[in-house]
Amino acid sequence: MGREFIEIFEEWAKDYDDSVAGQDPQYAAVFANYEGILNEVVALSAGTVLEFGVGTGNLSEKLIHAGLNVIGIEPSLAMLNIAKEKLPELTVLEGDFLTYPVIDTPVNTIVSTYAFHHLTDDEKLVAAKQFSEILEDNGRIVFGDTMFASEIEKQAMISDAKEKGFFALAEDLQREYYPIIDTLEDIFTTNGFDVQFKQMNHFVWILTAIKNNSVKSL
Ligand SMILES: C[S@@+](CC[C@H](N)C(=O)[O-])C[C@H]1O[C@@H](n2cnc3c(N)ncnc32)[C@H](O)[C@@H]1O
Repeated sequence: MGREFIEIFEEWAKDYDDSVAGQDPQYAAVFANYEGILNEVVALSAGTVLEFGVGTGNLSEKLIHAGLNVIGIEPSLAMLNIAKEKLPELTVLEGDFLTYPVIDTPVNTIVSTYAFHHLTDDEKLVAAKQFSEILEDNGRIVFGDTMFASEIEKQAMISDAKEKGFFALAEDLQREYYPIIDTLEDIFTTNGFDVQFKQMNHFVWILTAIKNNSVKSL
């Protein structure tokens, strides 16, 4: 259920904060403006926030400092342990986008950064339906992640990575389920959300999906 990449994160956890700081040249463009991306997600969040794929807790930390009530979900125990060590006050539960403990608090915002692409498009559709069910009326989803304006642009970015000798990045872009923006728009509008996108760097956009309760049939 979208957990096929967890081994990568078990390995990456100890160096992950170096990568987001731009120290891995292959991922420098992906993590360009990382702090600004997290800050934008925080600025769009309100109330009780459910965060998926907390990783080492960098977004969680900013959400907590903004005075928000955060419940984190993370499938990699190596990542989860670092987040807990950094933020003993954070509630972080073992789970993933599709399978997680029952949340018995009303949720106003669902956030995630650099993680939703671990679900296939079919799984993203299932997840969007579940998000709609757990969000309060007028609740919202705010996701920052790599996505592409078109399949042509995605293929061009993969070719560009190969030309630069960034073979790990090129492989990652082909291995995981980085979506096309129109596909994401369909997934969320189908499940009763109004959707907007904002580009934050060459790879990452922020998707904001506000629940409007008009669920359409496929
Ligand atoms: C690239 S890291 C991003 C961490 C953090 N959100 C950030 O912005 O720095 C991706 C995170 O998503 C988690 N992840 C992988 N598959 C997932 C899934 N199916 N559901 C939720 N989280 C997942 C990984 O374990 C990892 O912690």
